[in-house]
Amino acid sequence: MILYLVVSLIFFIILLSWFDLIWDAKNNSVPGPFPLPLLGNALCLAVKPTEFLVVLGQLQEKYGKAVRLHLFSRRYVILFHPKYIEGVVTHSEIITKGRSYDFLRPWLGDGLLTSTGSRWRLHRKFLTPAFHFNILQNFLPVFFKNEKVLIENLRRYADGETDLNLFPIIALAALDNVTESIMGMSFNAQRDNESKYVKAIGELSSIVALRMRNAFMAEKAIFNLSTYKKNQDQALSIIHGHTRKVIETRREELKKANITTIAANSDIGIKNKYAFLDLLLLSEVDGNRISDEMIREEVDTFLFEGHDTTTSAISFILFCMSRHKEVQDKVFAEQKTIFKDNLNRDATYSELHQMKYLELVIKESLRLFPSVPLIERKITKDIEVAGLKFKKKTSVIIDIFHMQRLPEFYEDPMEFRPERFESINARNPFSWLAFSAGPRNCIGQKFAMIEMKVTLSGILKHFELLPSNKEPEFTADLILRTQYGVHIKLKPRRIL
Ligand code: HEM
Repeated sequence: MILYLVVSLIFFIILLSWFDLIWDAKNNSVPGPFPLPLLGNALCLAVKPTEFLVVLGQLQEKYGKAVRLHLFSRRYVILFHPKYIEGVVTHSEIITKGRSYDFLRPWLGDGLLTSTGSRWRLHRKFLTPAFHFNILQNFLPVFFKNEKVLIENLRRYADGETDLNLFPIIALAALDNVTESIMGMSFNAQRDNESKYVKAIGELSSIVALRMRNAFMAEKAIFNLSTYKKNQDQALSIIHGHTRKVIETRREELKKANITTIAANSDIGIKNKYAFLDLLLLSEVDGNRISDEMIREEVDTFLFEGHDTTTSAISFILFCMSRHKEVQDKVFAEQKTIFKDNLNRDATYSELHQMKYLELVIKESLRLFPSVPLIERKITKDIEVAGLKFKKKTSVIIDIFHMQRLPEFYEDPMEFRPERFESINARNPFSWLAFSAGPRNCIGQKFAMIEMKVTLSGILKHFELLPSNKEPEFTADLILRTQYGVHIKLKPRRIL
């Protein structure tokens, strides 16, 4: 009898929660699949990592440019069209990041990427000057130095035959670029990829990626019991330890040199390899110095956000050029015009700006292969945006990947055609969101553009890029990655 009552009670609770889900789905202004008891629509997304983006594309085809889903009892809305996305990314009250960013918190704490509210506003304001072009110019020698090491590393594979997976090689160069410009010190990842620090960064990135894709590992209780948690703790202690040491050492140096304010450090911005760090160490927020732990969170944030994104971008740009010889030839012709007789020298800052066709290639590649394919925001109060009603606690996913392939904005969207960016007038500005837009857009986009131009120009001047037969299979976490890498072949150019 008791067993019968317990089973009936459980059945009744499941039924009630199911009616709740159905009611929620029916009363939502956004269409979507019918929810199952307990699971909601979780089964829709329980697919192999390489099928995840494909499923999102199918949902868009079936339900339209805004789709509602329930993952268990959590409510999600996925947006595919600029008419909705513009309203969300530019809304001053939709600035809180969604649940997927929580997996970064053990590493990045409340850094600029993950924080919200007043902490985010204050830090965004005082970090913005760190990306002024005066400061960015400091980083040029760093980018050129690392580009040369990268060329040497690539030369080993440049026989015109070998299928080369770009991702791991570019990742080390991007890591060197960002550690040296943000921390003012180099870990020489390209030469010493066995270093504990470099390995720890790789380990943490892959654990975060795993938790974003695997619904079980996403649950804290399950993750904490797994060996991944132990590995994460070890990697965190190495990375945080390094960052703290860098901060401590620089603080001591400033103290010895009796530099206590930004004004006193007349060097800031000009030939100061610690420009970013000094800004954090010497700035005051509401009359107080920023704590070392907050500085640590920002340094780790810029390091994370500044290396995986550019790795993905540079790898796909090279991949696109390897498959479009006519585009590659045009980029190379532009390089020859800029460098005249001496292709061996480094570009000046103004010459990097003259690389206009390369810029179109970068934009077109980021359209088809955006480094950040999906963005997530959490709705913190009931709100109406662009005719859609979002209830509090809804997670809004902005699908940049599919939005940038809409035929409505891009004729023959699957074709790689950099020239389409020559005239931006015809396009809706919110139909290209590789760096996002609005208050939470990418603070590092100018930094990224310069770094990408230096690296791509260097590679193009030294090598001809040839296509590989290996097709990339996309997987997506915070970054667009592939299951088995992004492959091309290389051949040395005779001209140098
Ligand atoms: C091709 C390279 C890059 C791409 C495509 C890219 C793209 C993006 C996107 C789409 C966002 C918005 C994320 C969101 O709303 O959740 C973002 C934010 C951010 N990016 Fe980038 N990024 C790139 C390079 C960089 C670099 C080099 C840095 C730093 C050196 C950087 C630092 C950041 C930071 C700190 C944020 C958070 C900004 C905030 O919330 O206020 N990014 N990036």
